[in-house]
Amino acid sequence: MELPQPQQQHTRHRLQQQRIFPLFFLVLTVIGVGWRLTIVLDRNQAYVMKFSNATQSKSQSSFSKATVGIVVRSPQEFTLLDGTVVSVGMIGPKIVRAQRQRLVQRNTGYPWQQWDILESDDCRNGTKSSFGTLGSTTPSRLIRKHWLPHAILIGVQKGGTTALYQYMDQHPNIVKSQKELYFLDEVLDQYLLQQQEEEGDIAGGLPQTRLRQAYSAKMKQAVSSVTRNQGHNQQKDHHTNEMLVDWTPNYLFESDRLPARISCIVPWAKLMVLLRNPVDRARSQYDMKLRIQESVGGNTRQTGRSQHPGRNHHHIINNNKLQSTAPPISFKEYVHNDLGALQEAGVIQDWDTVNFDLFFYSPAMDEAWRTYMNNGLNAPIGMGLYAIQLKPFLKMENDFLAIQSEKLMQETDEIYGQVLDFLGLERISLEFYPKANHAAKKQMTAVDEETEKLLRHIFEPFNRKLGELLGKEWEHVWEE
Ligand SMILES: Nc1ncnc2c1ncn2[C@@H]1O[C@H](COP(=O)(O)OS(=O)(=O)O)[C@@H](OP(=O)(O)O)[C@H]1O
Repeated sequence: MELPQPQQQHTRHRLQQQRIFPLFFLVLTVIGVGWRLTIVLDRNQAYVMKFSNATQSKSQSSFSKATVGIVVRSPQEFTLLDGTVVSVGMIGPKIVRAQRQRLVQRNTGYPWQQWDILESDDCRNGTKSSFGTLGSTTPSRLIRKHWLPHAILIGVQKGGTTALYQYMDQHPNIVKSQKELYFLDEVLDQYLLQQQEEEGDIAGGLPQTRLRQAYSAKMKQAVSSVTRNQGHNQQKDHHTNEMLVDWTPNYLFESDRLPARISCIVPWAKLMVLLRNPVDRARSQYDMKLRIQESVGGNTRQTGRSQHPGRNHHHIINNNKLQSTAPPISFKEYVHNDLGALQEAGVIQDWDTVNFDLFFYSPAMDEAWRTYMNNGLNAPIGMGLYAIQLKPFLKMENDFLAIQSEKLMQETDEIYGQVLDFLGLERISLEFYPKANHAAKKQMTAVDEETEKLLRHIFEPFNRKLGELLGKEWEHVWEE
């Protein structure tokens, strides 16, 4: 199937120039016995690469061939564009930090710490056994005393998260709390900006302790706003066997920065995600947009992610000030706008000429995704490219549970049990499992055949990756 042409034409050649051969400012190479360290400073970041003995000859030849096709952000095994695997270590971040900071600010105007609060020594060196200076020695004590979450539901928007949240809310060992805190993305962005205003340069990052305190304050608020309505103070009743969960389905979409934040602030957190057939998810998102639009009597827009310049918030807010009389766009247009942005950024290409499997694990994909994210659209397609968003979360060591939304709908009691098992809570069954946050059948947009076919075609290679990333159970998911 041929994809429609992107609105802004680009050739593959131009894409390669942009992402694979970005503009370099400086390349420094130090050669030692058995290793070679190269620091590359480009427009907005420094890539530090160390090639060890074992891979040196291979990587050197790849390096000279692929040169700047290598993008390194953190220590990892790394696949070059030609398929060579090299081991890459990020070394000496302190040395490059000052240059990087200057470059970032000069070239983009972005505040430095928005990128990498985790340059903070605490977090960079933080491990699962390092719990900062809050005075506790185990995560469970830390969580109980300081109201940090045991687990986080990271996604996906329109995946049935409200239903799961409501079922879990009825478990006696789950602390009742408000849904959708947006702490680890928007609230934290704002907090960092505010700290910067008050304290000046915080390029070195904030201590882990302060980040935890901020999260803790938000979680407490989330608990008390719910329990206040219920006439008792659950904060007092927070016992050993109770679990606190942050339910923010937007986090999955923030996959470029959320994993690092979680690793720094709540490294013990168990992560859960509900994934729904992305075609249905896109339609559901569109219907929600229409409902909000109707309820405010006009058009909705997404807020600019003002605290993170260049990127927009990806949740739709219902704000009367945002009213406009513009007629709603059709689902088809909604989808095509996003497709144009994905093509322009290079996330979606012609897979007959570009090898999808190679591209998927290459730095070019990460770079294309970052470009797309910074354009911040409604993302009906982007949010459904689960494999891209999952990759960074799955690199973490955290316990991870992926649930198929359709199964939650059809085998609710069993899936509920599996979630409880995952969290280490006693299995119970509820009398009823009502649907939540659902569109009335007659209000659901009828997706035309052509758009549905297009969406299926777009999602197919990305869905195929889920088997590789999440295991056998996800092979052939949502295939006809
Ligand atoms: N039990 C259960 N299992 C699976 N899916 C369910 C369930 N209950 C509701 N739903 C459907 O989930 C859609 C809303 O998803 P969310 O609650 O995650 O939306 S939101 O992101 O919080 O706005 C919404 O989809 P649409 O109705 O297609 O819009 C709901 O119908």
